Amino acid sequence: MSHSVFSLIGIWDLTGLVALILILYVAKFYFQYFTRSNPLPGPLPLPIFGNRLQYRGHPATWAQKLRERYGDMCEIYMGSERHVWLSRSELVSKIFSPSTNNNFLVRITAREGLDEIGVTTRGLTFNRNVESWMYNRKFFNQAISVPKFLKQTVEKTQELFAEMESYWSELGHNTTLNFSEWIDQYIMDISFVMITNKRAYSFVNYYNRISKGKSVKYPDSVLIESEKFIKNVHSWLSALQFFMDTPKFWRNHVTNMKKRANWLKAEVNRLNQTLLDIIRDRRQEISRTPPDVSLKSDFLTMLLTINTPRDITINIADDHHTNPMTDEDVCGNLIEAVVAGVDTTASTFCFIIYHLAHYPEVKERVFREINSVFGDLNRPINYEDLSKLNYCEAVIKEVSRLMSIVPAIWRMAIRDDKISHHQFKGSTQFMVNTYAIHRHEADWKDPELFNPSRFMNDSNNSATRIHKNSLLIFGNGLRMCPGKQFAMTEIKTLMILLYRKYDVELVDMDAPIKYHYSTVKHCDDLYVRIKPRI
Ligand code: HEM
Repeated sequence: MSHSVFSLIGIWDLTGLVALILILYVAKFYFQYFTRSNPLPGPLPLPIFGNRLQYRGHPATWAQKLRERYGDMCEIYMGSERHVWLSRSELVSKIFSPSTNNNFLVRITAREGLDEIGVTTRGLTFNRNVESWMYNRKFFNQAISVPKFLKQTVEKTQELFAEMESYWSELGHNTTLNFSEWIDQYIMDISFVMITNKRAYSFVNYYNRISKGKSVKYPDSVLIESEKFIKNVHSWLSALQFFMDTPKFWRNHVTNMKKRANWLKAEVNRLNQTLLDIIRDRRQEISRTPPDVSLKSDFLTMLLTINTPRDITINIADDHHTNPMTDEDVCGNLIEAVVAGVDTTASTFCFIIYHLAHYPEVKERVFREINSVFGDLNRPINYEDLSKLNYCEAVIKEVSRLMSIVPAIWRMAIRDDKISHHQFKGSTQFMVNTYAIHRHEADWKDPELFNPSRFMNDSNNSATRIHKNSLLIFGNGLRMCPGKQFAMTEIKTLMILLYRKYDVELVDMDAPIKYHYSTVKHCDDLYVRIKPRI
């Protein structure tokens, strides 16, 4: 039958028919594109791919080019989905409004890939259910920023630094260290211990690997388990990226993609199971602890005791949020607390090291400020000390402004809305172009200049005041980063620990800063020598 159809139509007729269908499809695509409602400037999309092929895995460079060519508000297409990029502080005021009626409380449009790995109905970052997000957010936010937790962060940062210092000293002060790798592992350790009150032994494993035979005091079995755990956390992050970007058809039908999808899903399940086991053990520990013995104040214990008779988070719950958290709720929050804070905090710190090495006058001022607060090198650091480090804070802000660790912040319009006279349909995906906003001439004098002093200016002076929404290191509004204070506490404490005793020299002062983008900008291969200052 098919043979007779072929012979009737003829091979050339068939080719012609396919070509005609393609031409009609392309014509229809561009007709719809050129007659679309409320058009914005932007690069011409291709059918099926949209502008995806122009994106080369470097969001900040791309975003900056888009702004230069198409202005402060433009549109691109990822496949068939329209993304509106906003590159000026005054355009994002609705998005970051602190009102609970904010129309941009959802981060991302519906993606079945993210549904498949279970991140759109729990936790925070990709949770699309506003009720569930609010419930989790309330507890996450407060547990991670209560003074008790932040004070303990200062203590743990010091304790673990002392251990890391002992490994550096074993290696010798003339040894070249890949600082970005050390700091990645170290921040992972701090985060894990603060979130779960358990060690991850991440930098211990790293030291074991690079020191070739100089052993450490921990049993092998513990270190092997920890190594597996850290790898599992990294594959969870890869799963996020993969399931967000890879269409269902490819995941289900292209052999290699299918294999990868199955492997990543198994990794996601494994991490969930490991954390659920930790949660179950901690629940038992809490129930075994007599009422007159106080519980630990780590993030996990706080989440588990909310709205229970052992609640250690006084004043967190309210009349609308009266349920204790289920193991699944807690698990979703734990994963995010571990993964969202490691690359961001570690890379910020590495970029600080790089900038201070290149700006000796800024480093001198950092030394002077630290010396003035800590005459005694060995005095333990208190949480209260951190508020005295105004210049160090200005350095953190200025480095973060220029480096824009999170180069774009995703938010979605829930209902139809208007931004600057443009009407948008509900479910439009917005991208806040932090990289361009951090360098916009309208808000920043000499935007390309590294000048921490711009943050030391009098905030009452309108000429030097930092404009609203022009600095979005941690985002803004109700969905801004809940880990801001935790991250700032870690970074400031680490700055003091390092610079009050050491000077950090770059091995190659001519090498440009190296980084790649995963979910955020990640600093790579920062080779340094750490020399005692006195
Ligand atoms: C220097 C370090 C950090 C930077 C630069 C950073 C930056 C950001 C930014 C820009 C956002 C998006 C905010 C918005 O949409 O307005 C965000 C969200 C988030 N961050 Fe961070 N972050 C850092 C550290 C941390 C830490 C330490 C944690 C947790 C322990 C954390 C947990 C989260 C979570 C859970 C979200 C999603 C919040 C939501 O959707 O409600 N971050 N962060």
